[in-house]
Amino acid sequence: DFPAADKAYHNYAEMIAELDKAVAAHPAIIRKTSLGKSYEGRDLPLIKISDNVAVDEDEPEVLYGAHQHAREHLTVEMALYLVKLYTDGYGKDARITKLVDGRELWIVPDLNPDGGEYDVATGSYRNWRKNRQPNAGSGSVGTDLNRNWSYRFACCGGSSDSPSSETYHGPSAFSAPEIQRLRDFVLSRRVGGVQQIRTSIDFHTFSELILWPFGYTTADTAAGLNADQQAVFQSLGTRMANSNGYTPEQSSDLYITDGSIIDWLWATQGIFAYTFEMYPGSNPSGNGFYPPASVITAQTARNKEASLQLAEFADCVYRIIGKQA
Ligand SMILES: NS(=O)(=O)N[C@@H](CCC(=O)O)C(=O)O
Ligand SMILES: [Ca+2]
Ligand SMILES: [Ca+2]
Ligand SMILES: [Zn+2]
Repeated sequence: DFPAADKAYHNYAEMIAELDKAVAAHPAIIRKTSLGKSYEGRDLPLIKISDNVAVDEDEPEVLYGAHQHAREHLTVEMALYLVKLYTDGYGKDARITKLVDGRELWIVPDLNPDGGEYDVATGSYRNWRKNRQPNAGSGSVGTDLNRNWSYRFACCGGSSDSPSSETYHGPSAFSAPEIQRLRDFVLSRRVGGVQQIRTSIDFHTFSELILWPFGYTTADTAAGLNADQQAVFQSLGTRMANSNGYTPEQSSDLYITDGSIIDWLWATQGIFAYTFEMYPGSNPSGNGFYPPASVITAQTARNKEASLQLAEFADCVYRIIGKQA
């Protein structure tokens, strides 16, 4: 479990219990199902929040993801914050109510439960990043889930071929069961060949950044990402950054990544997908991946406005540059 000082962070069982509490309290607007199982067999919970939640309605869909990287525990807290924001606010806050009535909000609070549990299993942090899947022919365990997506997989030096590396992309695209499960869910949201999910945030830590595609190339535009689309990404990214004080930039301005989730969500599904790197902004005296539990409340609420904006623009993201799709 987490070190005693950090007990306010939710371990896997506590996270599941928190989700069950929200479902029990607001059954009309929130439903918990499952993406399937992690490598070690843990359930990967999937949350849907909407009016008439059991019905697939013709409403723009939004995906919030968290915890691809094990040591980035603050992202699980961010997901739990969003569950509470959208359920506790329903019927009380007009803006929240409008979104829950007019959107279908999907939240994946923990894509890497095996890695997260491993990171805290001894009661002191292991600085673990990857999943816990063994690698054939190697003593090194784990795939970097955010390098295992298939778009431009291992193309451009944005990941490692070595199983011992923190950015090991895995033996092949979609080799990680956790990524297969999230891929399958996103593909299941194609209705009549049209992807229903319009916008997405994948939460990470740290550095206080808002990142948009592409990560595989430094070019601002490329095949499958034209000038208008780049302008939309930049405009919405900048607007969200103005609300939380993060720095908005293209993913590759940070460093080249290949096989990342946002490149796949955009290039194959047309989803306006962002990576949020949360608090802290830079490496403090300690380890930036393990901020004290005392910051959880402020650093999750800090992304309220940006998270709402992402959902509000999901009806037509091009509005933000004054155009239609
Ligand atoms: N959270 S993190 O691993 O430090 N940074 C992310 C950045 C992701 C991206 O550039 O889209 C990554 O390298 O996967
Ligand atoms: Ca609905
Ligand atoms: Ca729908
Ligand atoms: Zn990360």
